[in-house]
Amino acid sequence: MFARLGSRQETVEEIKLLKKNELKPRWLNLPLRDPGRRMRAASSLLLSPDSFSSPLSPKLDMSEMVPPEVRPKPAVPAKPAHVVPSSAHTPHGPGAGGPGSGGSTLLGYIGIDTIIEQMRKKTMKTGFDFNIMVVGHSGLGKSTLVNTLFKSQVSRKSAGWSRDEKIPKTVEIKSVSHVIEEGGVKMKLTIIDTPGFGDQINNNNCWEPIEKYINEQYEKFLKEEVNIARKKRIPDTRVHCCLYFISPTGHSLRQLDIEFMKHLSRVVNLIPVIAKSDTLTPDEKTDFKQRVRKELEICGIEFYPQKEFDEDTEDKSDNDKIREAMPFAVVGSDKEYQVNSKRVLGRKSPWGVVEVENPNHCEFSLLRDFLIRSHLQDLKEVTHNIHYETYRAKRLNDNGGLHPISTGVGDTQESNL
Ligand SMILES: Nc1nc2c(ncn2[C@@H]2O[C@H](COP(=O)(O)OP(=O)(O)OP(=O)(O)O)[C@@H](O)[C@H]2O)c(=O)[nH]1
Repeated sequence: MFARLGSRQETVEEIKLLKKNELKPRWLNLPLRDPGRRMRAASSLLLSPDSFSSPLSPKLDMSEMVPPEVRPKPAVPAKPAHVVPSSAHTPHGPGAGGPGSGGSTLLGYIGIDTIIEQMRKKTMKTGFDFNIMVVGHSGLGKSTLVNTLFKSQVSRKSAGWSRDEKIPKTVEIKSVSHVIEEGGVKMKLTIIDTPGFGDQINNNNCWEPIEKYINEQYEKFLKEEVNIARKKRIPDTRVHCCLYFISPTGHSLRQLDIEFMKHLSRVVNLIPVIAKSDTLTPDEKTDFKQRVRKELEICGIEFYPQKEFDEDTEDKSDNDKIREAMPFAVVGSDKEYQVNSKRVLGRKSPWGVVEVENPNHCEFSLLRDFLIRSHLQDLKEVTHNIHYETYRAKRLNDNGGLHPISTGVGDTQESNL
């Protein structure tokens, strides 16, 4: 029964058809007598409205995080609705009229287009979840970069830690959640900080705890989904994107990086970044980026945005540009400096201040725009429709139903504000 859903390729094909409107989304196939389930499935990308806390980061344009289809549009004069015949075959020819003729008929304005405004309002009210994981060698600036991304101490914020103190070393997988509100839109942001690896004498299979954590979140979601009495909105703790930090060696990727990324790219949206790029000269940076791209291709490591999920030629050409610019060479800092009478986030060097948000200095702003302003919704969709779907189908297939498996829940610590 589940063979049809089994392979990743089939899931991919289904998504393509869905995007071309040649296939109905699965939630549309759910019976109408179960409107609650339909609603939940359709809005599965929205977040649980509970556990909202203090607003942070007033600078980000969060209104851009509302999916484009639900953003407010300039008012256009309402056009009367057209009834489109369900079949092109009309026995009496166009405009024959009469009962049951099925021909096009002009009606008055019904108001179907208000669905956009209704969806916008709903998204504004409920907000959405976004979960980012950071992975990489110890001390590469993972915690610093996520703090820089959201212009706040979103990583490992604790009551006892002040801004001026050094960021403590991450020793266990730890998630920290915040609610950020901008332009009336609420986002529950969860940062999953992972311990830097590579310090141990034996680094064999060191990606396993991270892969396990990612799968645990799929398992949690699946269990909620199959419950008879389901929550109105299933809390979404699934990892929507994983930033993988590459050491700025200027040489080539380490074997450990290759193995790590190979494993992660199969279960999550992987976004490689070159860490601490202020330590490379512009030429070194360009060469290193090229080499990393080539190595990733040779090793068959697919990073996000994956070529196979491009919807159409426009999407492909936009994403090709992004893929050619990746991995973004970033610099992180939560210190501000005065540059040309402006306060800027940066890192002071003997040659001047490296400005984090200046595209001539590093690619931090490219990464931020890509993650938050252009691809946030897509990251969530690919997580739900591809990675989670692959996990779900495999899990149901393997077990002949949903019997408990050992996910090691409890090995990880979760802390919410
Ligand atoms: N030169 C340079 N230093 C950075 C950059 N980002 C962070 N650092 C410094 O690198 C050190 C480690 O930063 P963290 O953010 O704690 O690194 P981490 O990867 O989270 O470290 P672990 O918790 O050990 O995994 C700190 O002293 C930061 O100030 C950067 O872009 N360039």
